[in-house]
Amino acid sequence: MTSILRQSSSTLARLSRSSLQSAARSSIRTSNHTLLLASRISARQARSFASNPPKKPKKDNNGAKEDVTGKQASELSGKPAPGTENLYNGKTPLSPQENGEESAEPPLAEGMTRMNPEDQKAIEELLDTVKKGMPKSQVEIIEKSLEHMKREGIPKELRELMDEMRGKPMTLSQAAKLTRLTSQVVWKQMDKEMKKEQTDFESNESKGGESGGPPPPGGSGKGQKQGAGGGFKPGEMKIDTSSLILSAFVSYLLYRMVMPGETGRDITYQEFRSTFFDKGLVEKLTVVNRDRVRVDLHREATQSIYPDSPAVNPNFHYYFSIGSVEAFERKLDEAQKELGIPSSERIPVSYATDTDAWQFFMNFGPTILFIAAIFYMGRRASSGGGGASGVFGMGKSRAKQFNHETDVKVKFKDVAGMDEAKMEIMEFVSFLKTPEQFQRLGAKIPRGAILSGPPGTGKTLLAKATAGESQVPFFSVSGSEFVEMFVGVGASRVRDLFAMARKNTPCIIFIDEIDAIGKSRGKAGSWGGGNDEREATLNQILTEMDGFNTSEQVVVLAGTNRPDVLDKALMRPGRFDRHIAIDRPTMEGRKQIFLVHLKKIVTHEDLEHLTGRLSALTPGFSGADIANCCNEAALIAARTSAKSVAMIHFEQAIERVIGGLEKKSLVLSPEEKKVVAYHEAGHAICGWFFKYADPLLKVSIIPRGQGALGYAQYLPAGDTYLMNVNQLMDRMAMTLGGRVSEEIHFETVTSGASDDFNKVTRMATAMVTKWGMSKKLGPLHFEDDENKLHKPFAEATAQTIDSEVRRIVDEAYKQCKDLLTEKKKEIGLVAEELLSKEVLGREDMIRLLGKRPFDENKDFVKYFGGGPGSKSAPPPFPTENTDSPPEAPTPA
Ligand SMILES: Nc1ncnc2c1ncn2[C@@H]1O[C@H](COP(=O)(O)OP(=O)(O)OP(=O)(O)O)[C@@H](O)[C@H]1O
Repeated sequence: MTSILRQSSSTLARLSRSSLQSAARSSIRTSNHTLLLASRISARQARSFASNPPKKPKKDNNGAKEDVTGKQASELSGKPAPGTENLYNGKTPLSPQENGEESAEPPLAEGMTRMNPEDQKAIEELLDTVKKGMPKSQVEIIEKSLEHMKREGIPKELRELMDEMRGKPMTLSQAAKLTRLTSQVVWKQMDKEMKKEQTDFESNESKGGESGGPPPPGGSGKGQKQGAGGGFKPGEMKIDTSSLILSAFVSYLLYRMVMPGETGRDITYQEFRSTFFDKGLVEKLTVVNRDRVRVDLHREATQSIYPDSPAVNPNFHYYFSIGSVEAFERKLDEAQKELGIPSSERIPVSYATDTDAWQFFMNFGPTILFIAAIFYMGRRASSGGGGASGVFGMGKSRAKQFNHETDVKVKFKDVAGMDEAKMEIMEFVSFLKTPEQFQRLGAKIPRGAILSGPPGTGKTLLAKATAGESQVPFFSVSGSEFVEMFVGVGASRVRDLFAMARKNTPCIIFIDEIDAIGKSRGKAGSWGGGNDEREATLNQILTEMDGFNTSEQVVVLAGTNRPDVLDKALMRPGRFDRHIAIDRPTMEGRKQIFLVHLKKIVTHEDLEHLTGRLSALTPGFSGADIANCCNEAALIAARTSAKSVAMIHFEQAIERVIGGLEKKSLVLSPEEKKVVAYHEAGHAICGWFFKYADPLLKVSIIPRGQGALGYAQYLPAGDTYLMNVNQLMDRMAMTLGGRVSEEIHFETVTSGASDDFNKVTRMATAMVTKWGMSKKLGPLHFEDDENKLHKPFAEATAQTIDSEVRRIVDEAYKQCKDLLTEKKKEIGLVAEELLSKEVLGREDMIRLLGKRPFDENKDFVKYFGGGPGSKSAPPPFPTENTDSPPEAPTPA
């Protein structure tokens, strides 16, 4: 082993490299850590050597004698190359036995040679450094292996090989031999340890049998023995990729550290002749691979002529290229003749085929590294879960798993205002909790349910609550996460997801936005061809759902905003058996949802009144909107350093959610402001004096959101599901109020009513084509499909539709104009007040116009007709963010 430390630096690097190769090869066969150890130890030796070169051993300190190579080196080198004095001393120690010393050590096996204390110290130092970055288990193995080497020595053959390699490039056959020898050491060591374990185990067993006592706690004698941790544990010796890469890295660093800058240099034939050949410095020439010639120089002579040349380094060679061997021989012959060298003293020429291991590594290294990197990344990506995985784990499911004990805390009580949906889904809970109850009566277990509804209505929340109630794991994934650029990835992810779910039964899978993959296959193909990837994914889901056997308690819930586009195959019984529609909450529902979210808010308002008023103000709000409002109110209150969140904060929050931020920075000219004020006053007067219009809550001329210069807010008469012709006509007339007011009060009109016209036209068109409210066209429904190029009615019908729409709008316009002409003075009052105050509330309107001459809605009176709450700033109509009244809802 001393010889390892004393070798030339390049040999050391090769040694560590070869050991690594050995470890790598063995890993494929044996998964054995100890093989890696050889690499680490040789690496450690080299590192210690490089950073702390061993002192030149005192002659005969250990009785060492020079070996042949050492002699040659010392003969040749009058003075060693600078910086290499300690590297090439060529000493090989003898074992103590050879030295004639008495040794207390056990005798070595045949063919082994012992490490001397100097070697051991160097290795221990090296190991101390390497151990710092290693897992404990590996450190243990390394220490044990070192102990083993101290005890048992290393094969003589290995040492001889190292000596042989000194100062020369390592050939492939040497690398192979080195691998074989290091492997042998490891195998022997393992074999011995295993035998020892076996013997210990047997003796333990027999002792246990004799004593007749109870077996020790923790299992068998073997287990106990292993647990005691005394032995070398072959089972632990698993080589892993990271260790391999670590070793490669260490070896590479070592190589960089100890390798001399150059081992060879290319020169031209002319340089060769003039610099070396003509001066008689050439000792030998070797034709390598028939195209290059390696020049061996007389080192001493070279040094005396060129003391600074790298050629004084015994490991250094010059090379020059040749066209053909014959031509080279001819040229050399001529050159020698020219110099008059007699044939007996001619320079010897030998021929070699060089497959230098390093050359080999240099050629194939990048490829090997690349493959190793892919392998490593592939393993990393696919680690941490079962199931199929593709390249870099692409085929793995992206589903998030929520642990029922820790993560899924949502219960049904947290989901407010959807009692019917909860009832439906409750059945899944009882199935997951007590499946026997269903199976006993021969009932088939429902596979899954589609939860459909507008965004933010609580579909995900309901699915989570189902998991929370039934206390089972919950896998949540979005449909779009299955979609990838590569065909087959989606299907693979579906397989992986279901495989994962089956391992965790009973459980719930929730696929959000299932329309991303579950779109009807026929429909998707009608424009621009089908989508193979999406279809493959969908097919895989269908197959997986079919594949459940009835006892598998995996429930699949899916959420979508577009149930109409889903493939029929998904909806058939046996797949998504249930279709649960979740609509926007009703007034009562909103109250409940407010109550849920107000739990976290600090407020001193009367909860009953607060929730009632807020829910009356928020028709059309989804659960998510309500949650957002509560949070927004708390933020507003915090911004004003309020102690608790008050009604006014909630109302401002609602206003902000609907209308967007107030744009105080947008400054209108006085003329524009006047137009806006009269426009808004027109709407306000219509809302006040038309019986079926919605009562006004607030009107403002502060610009808000996107492009709304004014803002009129109305409170609808509760949740409206049906609208009659009177209501529609009043609403249309009110919508036109802005423009009519402009016409009455100014010489010209502005572009501000564009959105109003859009709404009025759409309402009138719906009345004619969908709701059968035109006597001329009768009770017909004309499909309005934008994808169809042809209208589904005759040209004459189209003309009738146009004329009927025009008639209705004209009627609304007349109705509006009549009213506003009559109330011209009131418009002026409201507009001027608006110009001075910018915002008018309901109280201002009563003050200016008197009480509204119609009966008010019950809820309106309850929450806005007086009392403390009504004094605060009235909030906007939720579906409205411009200056015109809302559109009619589609009658059920
Ligand atoms: N019924 C409800 N009760 C209480 N909170 C609700 C309710 N509905 C919605 N929310 C609130 O809205 C948030 C969003 O809801 P969720 O994500 O379940 O909507 P979704 O219907 O799945 O929306 P999307 O269709 O956009 O996926 C919830 O986290 C919750 O705070």
